[in-house]
Amino acid sequence: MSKVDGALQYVRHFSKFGRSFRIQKQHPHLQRSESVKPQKAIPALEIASRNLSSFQTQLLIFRQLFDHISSTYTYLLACPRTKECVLVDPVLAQAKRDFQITQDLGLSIKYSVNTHMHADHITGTGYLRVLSGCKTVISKASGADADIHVQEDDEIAFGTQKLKVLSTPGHTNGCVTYYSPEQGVAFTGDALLIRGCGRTDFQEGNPRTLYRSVHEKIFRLPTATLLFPAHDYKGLTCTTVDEESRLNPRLSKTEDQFVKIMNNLNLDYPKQIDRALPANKVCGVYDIPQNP
Ligand SMILES: N[C@@H](CCC(=O)N[C@@H](CSS)C(=O)NCC(=O)O)C(=O)O
Ligand SMILES: [Fe+2]
Repeated sequence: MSKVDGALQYVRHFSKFGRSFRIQKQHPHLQRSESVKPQKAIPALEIASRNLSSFQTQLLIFRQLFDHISSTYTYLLACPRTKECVLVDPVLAQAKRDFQITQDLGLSIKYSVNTHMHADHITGTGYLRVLSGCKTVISKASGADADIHVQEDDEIAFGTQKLKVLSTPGHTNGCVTYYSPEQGVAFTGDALLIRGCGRTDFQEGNPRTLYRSVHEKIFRLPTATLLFPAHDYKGLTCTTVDEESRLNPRLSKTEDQFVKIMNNLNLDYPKQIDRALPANKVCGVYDIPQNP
């Protein structure tokens, strides 16, 4: 069994993330489904507290996928009308799984996108490009290879939907957040984690830069904006601008306090960093399995 197939079986075994939900009433930024009676609608916050890992509306198909080895979230976003989709932060070990989901749903991958050059796992973008013919995307500031290099204010369009690029450096120089104003959701990568944030002790990390990115970009989004990170180590799935600006134990502090916290985290380096960084510099393509 190949490493990728092994990982796939592992994920199937734990696949609580594979279920599909049709929500009764969408997030306030979304259009209400025509088939839903208003009096039976579930308030958006209640939906958020139940399950946002998978939903479909008239405008968006959304799946939050998980890699247990690196605790990485990958996001599938698709336009139900045109069937175009994007994958945000795919993991090489799960690329076959992610491609299969797009096939099952009749979707065509337009872009596979990275929020930054990851240090803890090899990106699946290069392999998804081989499997699907999609274009790979990463920020220009990351210094990594990709078909498309993005920067502040660029837009990633798929079907009727788009993701706006916000430059949010500090964890790495090239970190970006992908934001959909229409859907009221943002994919923060490692800049902002749920009640945490990306470390700043390697890859040109800088706590002052990160603090300013979060406060000047992410915390200035509408307070109800749903934030989806690239990782969670405690089983949490999403948060909001309101929650994090009030409750984040690092980023709700002053900048000087934040710098002190970040300079004293004393975390072990990610286990895969030595193979992940060189691979991700070339979009993960150097480590493509020989017999996919
Ligand atoms: N134990 C994991 C690595 C955990 C880690 O360092 N996570 C990064 C995000 S991946 S670059 C991070 O920024 N963590 C912040 C924190 O406060 O934990 C492994 O060995 O892969
Ligand atoms: Fe990272």
